[in-house]
Amino acid sequence: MQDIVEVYSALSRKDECIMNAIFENMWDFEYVPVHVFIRECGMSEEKVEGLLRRLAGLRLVENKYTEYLGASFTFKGLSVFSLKRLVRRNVIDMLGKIMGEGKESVVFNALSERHGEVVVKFHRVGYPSFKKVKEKRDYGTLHYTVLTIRSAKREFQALKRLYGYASVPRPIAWEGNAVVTELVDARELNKVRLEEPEHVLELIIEEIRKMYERGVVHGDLSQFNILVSEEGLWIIDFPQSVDVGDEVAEEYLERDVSNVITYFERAYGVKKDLNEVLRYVKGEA
Ligand SMILES: Nc1ncnc2c1ncn2[C@@H]1O[C@H](COP(=O)(O)OP(=O)(O)OP(=O)(O)O)[C@@H](O)[C@H]1O
Ligand SMILES: [Mg+2]
Ligand SMILES: [Mg+2]
Repeated sequence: MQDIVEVYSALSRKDECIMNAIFENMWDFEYVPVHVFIRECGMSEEKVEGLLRRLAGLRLVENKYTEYLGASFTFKGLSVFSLKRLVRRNVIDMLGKIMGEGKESVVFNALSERHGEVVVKFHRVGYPSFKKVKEKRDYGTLHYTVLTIRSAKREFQALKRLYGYASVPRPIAWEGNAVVTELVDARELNKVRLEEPEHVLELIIEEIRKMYERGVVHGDLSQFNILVSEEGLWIIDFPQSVDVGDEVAEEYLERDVSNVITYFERAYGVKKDLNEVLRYVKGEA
């Protein structure tokens, strides 16, 4: 992913047409067939095949022969495509450095004339990672691309719903698998030593309550998804969040609260009763 900017600059209009056609047609085809590119980009079969080979060489698409030749995005291809769209919309002007690379995302900082310093999170759901190329999970006939875009959309929607009510980074834009938010100057909870852990735990519980009141359960809350600074705290990382009322919402909520309580007990010896906190969060106490 480090070379994403270089790859990005090397794309021609014809490459872009191919990538556009993959994006537009991936809902119907796991691998978008050559004839679609021929039609949508007005190019000969040889030309299309040449471009697909070139894009595969850049690791932007994966080509597959079944009854026909077809192409789909790699994680990198989808990310470059989403980046193009963000730049075109003037959401960001320059991609910066990688801030973090996990199994389900790659996070960059970026500069935006309009929004200042921002964070671009490229979602990666289901794509076999560089470490586990062989491991292919069964997602039916939906390509990873579709699932990954869905995950980014879910995160953006949750942030939009919560911003202004609970303490989350300001959501700025969503394109493809990329979600842009404001950059928060804070560190992950597990990386700091708190001076007033009881107080911070109260603040976190308050955020969980506000999110619940707004109809959202985080679903992956832990010391890794809470950022803290002298100024306050922020909850991040929402792709797996669910609506209150969803069949797994209560289970997710209990796990979220339990993760937080367990962390504070282990790291600081601060104790809280799980059921009491759950009642408080749900407005029953
Ligand atoms: N708005 C932000 N401001 C500052 N840092 C951020 C922001 N968003 C994300 N980060 C940093 O990037 C890291 C990864 O972001 P996030 O938790 O959203 O992705 P992730 O899906 O958890 O990645 P992983 O696969 O590691 O679980 C965060 O732990 C945090 O350090
Ligand atoms: Mg995270
Ligand atoms: Mg995560």
